[in-house]
Amino acid sequence: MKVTIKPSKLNGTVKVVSSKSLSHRYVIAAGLAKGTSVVSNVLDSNDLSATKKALEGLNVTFEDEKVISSGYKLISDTVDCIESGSTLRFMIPIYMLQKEKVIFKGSGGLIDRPLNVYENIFTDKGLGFHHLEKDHYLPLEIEGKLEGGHYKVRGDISSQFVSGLLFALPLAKKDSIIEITTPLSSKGYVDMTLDTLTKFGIQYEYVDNRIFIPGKQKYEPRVLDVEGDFSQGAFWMVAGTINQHKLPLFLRNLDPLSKQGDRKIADIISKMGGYIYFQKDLKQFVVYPRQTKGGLIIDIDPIPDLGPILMVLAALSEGETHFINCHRLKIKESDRLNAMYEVLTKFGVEMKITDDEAWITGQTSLKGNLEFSSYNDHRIAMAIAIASLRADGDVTITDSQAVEKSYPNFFEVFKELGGLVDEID
Ligand SMILES: O=C(O)C1=C[C@@H](OP(=O)(O)O)[C@@H](O)[C@H](O)C1
Ligand SMILES: C=C(OP(=O)(O)O)C(=O)O
Repeated sequence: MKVTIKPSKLNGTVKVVSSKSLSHRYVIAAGLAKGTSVVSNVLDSNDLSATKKALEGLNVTFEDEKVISSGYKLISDTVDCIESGSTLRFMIPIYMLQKEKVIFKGSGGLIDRPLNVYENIFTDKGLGFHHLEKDHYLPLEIEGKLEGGHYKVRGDISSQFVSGLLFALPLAKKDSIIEITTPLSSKGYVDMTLDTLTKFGIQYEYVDNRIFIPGKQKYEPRVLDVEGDFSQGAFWMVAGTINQHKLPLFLRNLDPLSKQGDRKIADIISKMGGYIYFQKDLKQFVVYPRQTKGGLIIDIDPIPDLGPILMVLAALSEGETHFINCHRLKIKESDRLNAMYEVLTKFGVEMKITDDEAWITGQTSLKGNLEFSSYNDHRIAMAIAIASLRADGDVTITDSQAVEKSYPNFFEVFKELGGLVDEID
């Protein structure tokens, strides 16, 4: 699919889509709890379909909002994670709670996203972990049973390795320690996992860089609701800020006290001179258009998913904005640092990058009448769409269906707000 966006101004109210990260976590924990849980407002997207299918392979069934498990049992020996890093890295240790061989598959960029952290710790424990194609991480064959014990885990490649172990180890026979051997990147996501475990009755103790997890625990079925997604709300917050409409955007379904690390977006916009606040009585964020200022150093390490859209904001903020720890952006669905460099320089923006940093000098408008690739990356597609609000002409995005990974109706919402979008199949 391809979309062409004509110069548009957005106005109105968005009910922000459900959190991808919490949807993954709640259905996984519910799937590991014997009995019936009820999880409402689970995100309906490609990534969540992959996680649900992976759970079905362990004898979990889904009926509307019900997640039903009659006990952990392997019924499928293949798991297709499509392009979802969370599904892959969360489900590997969970499938390793039994001893049979299982093949993990994936597509797009996922086949090359790192799995070396698991490879090191599982081969150390004598478990099977074999890449079936020489130059790619996937397909992957795993074999052997995770028994608990002491796991030394690097935390600087992806927090998803820590989260995956955290889901599985409470069900292992023996007690475990996860020792995080480097500073933990994307820490907010591990906090979300720990919070989910607590909600489902799992015990652990987190002291310094070690998480102690008693074995032989049981997940308890629960009734829960998935809140809105700050990583996705961020696109609308930046849209509301850079928009040339006189009126604000109103964003509903976001909890300002959420555990999501990406709720930081509202503070960053404020620090850059934006005007955004939470209106308690109406439970909504209100975002007014403002000329924002650069001059900030933004550390991407804890908030990698905000990278692309913050770069768009920097491109339209006065002065220079400096981004650090950008290597984290290179191992997502695309190399997001390079992709944003190509996108913004094509829009006419002055941008410099190294392997780990970026400097963006803002300007008042962007070039138009341009065609961009989505890089098959949902966050790049959405960032280009929001940038188009300040382009001097039409903006076309090819492979725009990439948004189906996390926000299938993104362009419909864009249109409902007054965006002029033509879609071509
Ligand atoms: O645990 C999660 O839900 C996620 C963790 C982050 O990945 P990393 O830990 O690899 O940065 C984030 O980028 C991803 O979109 C979702
Ligand atoms: C990187 C992302 O997700 P995942 O790692 O689950 O593929 C993302 O949503 O931007």
